[in-house]
Amino acid sequence: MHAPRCDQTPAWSALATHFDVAGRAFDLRQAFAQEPGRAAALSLAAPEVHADLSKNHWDATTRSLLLQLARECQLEARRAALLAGEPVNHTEGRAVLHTALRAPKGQGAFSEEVHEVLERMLAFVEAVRASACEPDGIRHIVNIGIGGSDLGPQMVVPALDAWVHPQIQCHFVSNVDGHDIVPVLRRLDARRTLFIVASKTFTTQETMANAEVARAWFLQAYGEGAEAAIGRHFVATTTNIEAAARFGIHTTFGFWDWVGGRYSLWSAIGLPIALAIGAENFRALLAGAHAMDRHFASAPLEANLPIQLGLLDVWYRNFHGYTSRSVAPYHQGLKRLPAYLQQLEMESNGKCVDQDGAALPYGTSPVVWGEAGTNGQHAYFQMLHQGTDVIPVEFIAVKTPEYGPAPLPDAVRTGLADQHRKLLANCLAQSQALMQGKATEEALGEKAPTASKSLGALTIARHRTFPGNRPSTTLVLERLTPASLGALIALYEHRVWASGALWGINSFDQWGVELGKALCSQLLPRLANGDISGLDGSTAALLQRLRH
Ligand SMILES: O=P(O)(O)OC[C@H]1O[C@H](O)[C@H](O)[C@@H](O)[C@@H]1O
Repeated sequence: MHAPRCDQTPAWSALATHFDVAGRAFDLRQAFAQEPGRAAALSLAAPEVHADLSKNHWDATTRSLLLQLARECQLEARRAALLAGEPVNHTEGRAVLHTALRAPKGQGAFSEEVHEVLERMLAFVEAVRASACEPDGIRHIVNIGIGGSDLGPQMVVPALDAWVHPQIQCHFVSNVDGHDIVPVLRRLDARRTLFIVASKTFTTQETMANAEVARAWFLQAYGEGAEAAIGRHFVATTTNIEAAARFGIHTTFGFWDWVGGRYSLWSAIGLPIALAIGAENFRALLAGAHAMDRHFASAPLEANLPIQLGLLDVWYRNFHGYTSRSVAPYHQGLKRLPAYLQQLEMESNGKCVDQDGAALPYGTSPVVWGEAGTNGQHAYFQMLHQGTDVIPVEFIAVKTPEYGPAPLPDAVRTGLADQHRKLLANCLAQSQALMQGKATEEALGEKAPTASKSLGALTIARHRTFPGNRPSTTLVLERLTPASLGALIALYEHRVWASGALWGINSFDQWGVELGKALCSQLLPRLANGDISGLDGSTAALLQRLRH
């Protein structure tokens, strides 16, 4: 489908004018003073996720022009094409159907294949989990994979810690650096370990290298009968079942080329998640994502949370010129969410040509970064509050904590309840502080710290001034459960699609990672033989310095 490119629509020009007239000078404090109903009007409910979009730099005109932009870019027809399985990943000639992975049986594309693998995988999961309490059962799961074959499970397993089997420990090995796998191997008991070699292509250098090392370690650590035991202790999740078989792995859970790596945690790539939280909870994760899919597919544009977030992303990136967005989950379990979102968003939308390959005259993916909330506060929030760049922040708050089934003493429970209130107060305070700021006059009225008095009151007050008017979004979950996490992740997936579709790029390929891989293959033998012929001066000198 060839829709008009965003910058060639009337809405784009109208947004540019609107930005000059009102957008640039927009002030959140004034907006709240003038619109008593602003918070309610700019709050959106989607399955499992409540979103407060009111602390953002937009007014009614911005929102109506953004909706016009969505219509002129034919977003609804393109959403239909995506969900219908048209080959929207046109540079690879592939459909993009991760939504089919979480559709109930009998619904969605490829339902038979999807549910055949899912059921086989979940039966395997339950057998492994049942063995965990037996003397020789599996207790350690080692997922060997990278990128989309790592970041999803690595993010979800700690997020759902309260649901994780008490006897099962999950480890994640991704980096080709041996410093990743060695500390994991050191803590394993070969007889109680299941290795999952996770790779869509089963050719990825890092994963294959780690899998070889894991096998070599296993053969030695297991002792007698190791060769025969490999089949029980190594499984693969891949679209390349033949390559896995050549590696010697015969228990394989497959998926398909219409599942992008960074969209694959719902497929067999989710095996470590399912092993950790069990079949029923894995199904709940899928169901939560499916509920968000339905919202995405059917809610009108103005009430469609992923689409509204995508529109806001375009407004910020292309009109305000904000180049990054910080994610601040106020839940320690979500500490890997920023890393997961980096791949999801930056690998999807970090593109500089349109569908036809023409260079884009406007910016695309922002830099996405962040840390678990309060930890970030004590590190880089200084820059968010007083730095020279405006960086929209996305706060994620979870109303009710979930510490798992193990009973806790009363005194601990009381302490934890108090901690949770502190956590939420911090979250609210940060978005409030970003918006409110502090005027120099206000700072002048405060008692300055004694040690600084020699500098003069005004100087100190200027250092203690906060510009304010800094935008943020707050997403609220009632609880962080398999279902709500599924919905949250699907929300992000669809939001990335929405901004990518508005920008007119292919969000589903990743050619940008290929050049480095090719050059690495050429440099690899040179590191051994020292040949620097034809290399640029810097690479040649560094190679010589790094060679043994
Ligand atoms: O799953 P694999 O085929 O091993 O790929 C792992 C990762 O590596 C690639 O280079 C891509 O950048 C990622 O999108 C992918 O998820």
